[in-house]
Amino acid sequence: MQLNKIPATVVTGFLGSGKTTLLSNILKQANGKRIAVIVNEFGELDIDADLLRSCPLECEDEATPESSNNGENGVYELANGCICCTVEEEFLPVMKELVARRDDIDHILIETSGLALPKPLVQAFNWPEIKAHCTVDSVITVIDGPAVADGRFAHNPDQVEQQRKADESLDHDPSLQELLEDQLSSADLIVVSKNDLLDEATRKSVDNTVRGRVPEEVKIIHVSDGEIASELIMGLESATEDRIGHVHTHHDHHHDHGHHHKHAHDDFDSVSLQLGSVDSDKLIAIIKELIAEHTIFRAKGFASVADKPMRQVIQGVGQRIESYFDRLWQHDEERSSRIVLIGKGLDEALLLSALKQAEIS
Ligand SMILES: Nc1nc2c(ncn2[C@@H]2O[C@H](COP(=O)(O)OP(=O)(O)OP(=O)(O)O)[C@@H](O)[C@H]2O)c(=O)[nH]1
Repeated sequence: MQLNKIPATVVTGFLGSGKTTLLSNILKQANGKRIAVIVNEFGELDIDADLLRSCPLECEDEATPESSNNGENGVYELANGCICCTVEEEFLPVMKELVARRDDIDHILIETSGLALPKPLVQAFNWPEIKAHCTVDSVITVIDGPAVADGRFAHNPDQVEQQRKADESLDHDPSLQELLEDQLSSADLIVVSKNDLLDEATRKSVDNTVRGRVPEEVKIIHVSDGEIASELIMGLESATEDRIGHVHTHHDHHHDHGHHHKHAHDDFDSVSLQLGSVDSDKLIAIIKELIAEHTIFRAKGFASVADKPMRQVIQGVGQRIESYFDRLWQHDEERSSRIVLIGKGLDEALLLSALKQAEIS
């Protein structure tokens, strides 16, 4: 029996940065390599897992994309929330299951939620049950190029400041900048996504922002639509768990106060809204308005568009909204629209009543 450890790649990065897009491209290149995927989402819908599961994995043919059973098509979902807070309850059991199946697995890909800190997750690889069988091949931090260029993280904290003033209990909340820095500080490799949306000058300024926050030896790669050769991402043999103890993050001290355990995502809200069939144009227009009026970082979901046999995927990051039809609605599936909004200070009832105006009665 082989005693090599199973390599695990941890993909981290803010909401909407392009983690799922990157992963689905890597899965398409699997080429017989048996890859188990662990997905953790902050919102209440398993949208990423659903999208990844419908990726054609050549090595598996019996999978039905509709089933949400864990392990289906090699995709494991962790309960929603945040992987860094549920390492013991959620992550460890899944890892044990994968270790038990180790002869069937060549590589593990882990997509953390956009608000997760990679450090606690990487530290879990030093637990004896995991350490004996798995190693962190690398931590890849996906950076949303246009969002960083717009100053959403590093230069333009106005929105966050307003939010702080509005609620004094947020005094000790880490800003988006801290989240960016913490996701960067654990990285073995940085992927700046959405390269297609960056011109030369903007790309340089993004690189400068990133460079100032990572050690020199950490490479920065620019990627469009997740298109990258999997060899550049897998097999890096970084053994990140060996150095993670020395990585300093903004959130380290919080874990020392037993009674006041503050996490990066404590002041983020996620609301999950269900609608019937909708007028798609109207729905998208309303989401755009809501994003303009509220602090919403991410909108995503599926729409049941009246008269269309296919399900529509809606993806909103900042002001940009994309939509496409991904598959037919199944006969045994309830047609409905489900949208997750993630942001700060969100009023669920208000958002729902706004979105309901897109419903076709
Ligand atoms: N133009 C462009 N859009 C991209 C690129 N990569 C991702 N996107 C789009 O950005 C949106 C978010 O991408 P995802 O891959 O879902 O991002 P994520 O990091 O998984 O998002 P969360 O699940 O919120 O953490 C989608 O609409 C993608 O199509 C890119 O390179 N170029």
